Amino acid sequence: MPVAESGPPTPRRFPALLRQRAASFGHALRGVGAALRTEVHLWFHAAATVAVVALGLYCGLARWEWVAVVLSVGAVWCAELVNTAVEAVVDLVSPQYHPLAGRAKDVAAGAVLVMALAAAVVGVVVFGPRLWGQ
Ligand SMILES: Nc1ncnc2c1ncn2[C@@H]1O[C@H](COP(=O)(O)OP(=O)(O)OP(=O)(O)O)[C@@H](O)[C@H]1O
Repeated sequence: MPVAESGPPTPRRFPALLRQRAASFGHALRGVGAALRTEVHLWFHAAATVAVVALGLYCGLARWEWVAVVLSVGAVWCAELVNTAVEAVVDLVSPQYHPLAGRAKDVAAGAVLVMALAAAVVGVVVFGPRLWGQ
């Protein structure tokens, strides 16, 4: 058990801070990699992301359109990763059936659904006129 320190925290040296930030970045990348290995949904998102970027390049999207598309794609990835994290924590703390565990998973899945629907609307608004005319 670590002994509680008294007084203000000593400011860490810059190289140590940089090393810590680099390590945190590595942990985050490891998290994305682990999710990609275990979640089939994410392979679908990866394929959809490649398709959307290719379509955007083909259509010659304007700058604001790229902003909307990139934010939408990123938000869906973000929601899916958080959903994966929630599922892992729920499975850890409640391997047996519990109504709250089920609710937590359902709500996390709902977040993905809401974001995916919003992204679909963005897709229709951005790509619709180009693919099907004004
Ligand atoms: N421990 C639990 N207690 C109660 N209900 C659960 C529990 N685990 C899962 N559920 C219910 O089963 C549903 C499916 O859970 P599951 O863990 O299979 O996720 P999933 O939606 O299949 O996602 P994925 O395919 O990414 O694993 C949940 O949304 C929830 O309603």
